[in-house]
Amino acid sequence: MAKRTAPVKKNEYINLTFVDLTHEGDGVGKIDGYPIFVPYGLPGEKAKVKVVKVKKNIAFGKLVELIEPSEDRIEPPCEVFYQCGGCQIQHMTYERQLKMKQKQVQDVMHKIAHMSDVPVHPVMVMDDPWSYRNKIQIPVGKRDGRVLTGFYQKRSHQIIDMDTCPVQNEANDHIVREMRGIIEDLGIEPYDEKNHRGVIRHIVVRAGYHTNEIMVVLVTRTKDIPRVKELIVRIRELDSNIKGIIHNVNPKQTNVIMGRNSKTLWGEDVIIDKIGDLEFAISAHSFFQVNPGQTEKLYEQVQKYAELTGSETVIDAYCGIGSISLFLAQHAKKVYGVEVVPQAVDDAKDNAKRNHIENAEFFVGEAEKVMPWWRAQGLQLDVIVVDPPRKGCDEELLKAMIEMKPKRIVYVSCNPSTLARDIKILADGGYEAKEIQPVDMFPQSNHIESVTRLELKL
Ligand SMILES: C[S@@+](CC[C@H](N)C(=O)[O-])C[C@H]1O[C@@H](n2cnc3c(N)ncnc32)[C@H](O)[C@@H]1O
Repeated sequence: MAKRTAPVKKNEYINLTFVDLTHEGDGVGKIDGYPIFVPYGLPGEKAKVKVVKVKKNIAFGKLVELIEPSEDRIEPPCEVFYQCGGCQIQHMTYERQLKMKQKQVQDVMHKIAHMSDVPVHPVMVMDDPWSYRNKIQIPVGKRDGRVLTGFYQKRSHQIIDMDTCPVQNEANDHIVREMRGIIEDLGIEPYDEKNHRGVIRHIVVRAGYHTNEIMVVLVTRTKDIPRVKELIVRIRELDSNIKGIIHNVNPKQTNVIMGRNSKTLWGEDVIIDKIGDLEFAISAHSFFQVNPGQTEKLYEQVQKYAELTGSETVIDAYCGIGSISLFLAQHAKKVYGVEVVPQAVDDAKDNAKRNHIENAEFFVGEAEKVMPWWRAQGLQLDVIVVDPPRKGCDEELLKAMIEMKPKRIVYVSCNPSTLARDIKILADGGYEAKEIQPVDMFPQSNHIESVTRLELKL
């Protein structure tokens, strides 16, 4: 058979019509069936493209000029959108973003799970898809003698000089912007990643959606911060809702943002926020969903699919600070939560007390080890909820779940590909995926959250 050669060459300029979108939000054009992926291209558009990388079955291009723009294209509100690595799809209307995300879930159900017939509902939308993030973690650097804060450029550690971020909560955005001047005035040296020198690495700001309470975390390489007393005074002046200033030390050469040790420089160790009627105490290290308005919708969907009447025993695996567990405990007989981070489990127990919930119990451990142990103890269950990280559920966990035979499984996922892989395993074990509800937790980015209802086949 004749060897197929790519129909394009590196550095060649071509005219291309985009026919599809990748899951990352890049445009896909084809020449004789050979796909060329181009960031920021939209289906239906014609464009002049420079070919930048050629492989046997695929090439990558750069958009040079739009010849016929799509009606789905808008001017990105963020000035640094095309440089910043934070958002990927601000150039699409919100309606187009939602269609892309629904299709992403449908595609993986078809290609990975081989189940095209499971209904994937339209994405649950956010009424105002801006200023939603309750947490900002932003690197601090220096260029031409000036302190700057901004996210990293795509695929690099170059900080983009950024004044404002339109997906951030406005109070957090304001604090970060003002912090640059304060750090400069006090002569505190920003971290220099290349030489592993300097003091201040990241500023982390968290805000309560319902309470407006704010926590400012200063992540430094060094144990001491110069002129720390003046720094505290200046930070407190930024917003009267600041409840605590935390110092976290991260002395390592690493991409991980926070180090292990934190101490409170001023005020409270935690801020309080609410999900529904429940109150949560959130520390600097706790995982808490970043889009609080949508989190309520997500948890209501979990509750709906769990079909609780008050008499059920439920497991919440990968429970974090117990937010889903406590949400469900109000409608169940008993909820067991399991989570690998001990600090999060301490928070979960505190949160149960704070909300006077006595029918939720929390365990530290790997869900894939604790679940088989529960099975061995003969724990009888009605519903299992899982909310794993992006890599999905461990196979041992899926096996134990299948053996425990709950009537229903509710699978919360932030990664459609691993969701589809796990749904297939659960289907082989006797669970039928009935429906999937995607929820837009991260507008302007290419990420999508979803809730799946699975039932034991009779
Ligand atoms: C996507 S978060 C979900 C948290 C929680 N359900 C919520 O809505 O806030 C995933 C959680 O799983 C935890 N985790 C990761 N691997 C784990 C494992 N093997 N066993 C138990 N928990 C794990 C993480 O620490 C994190 O808190």
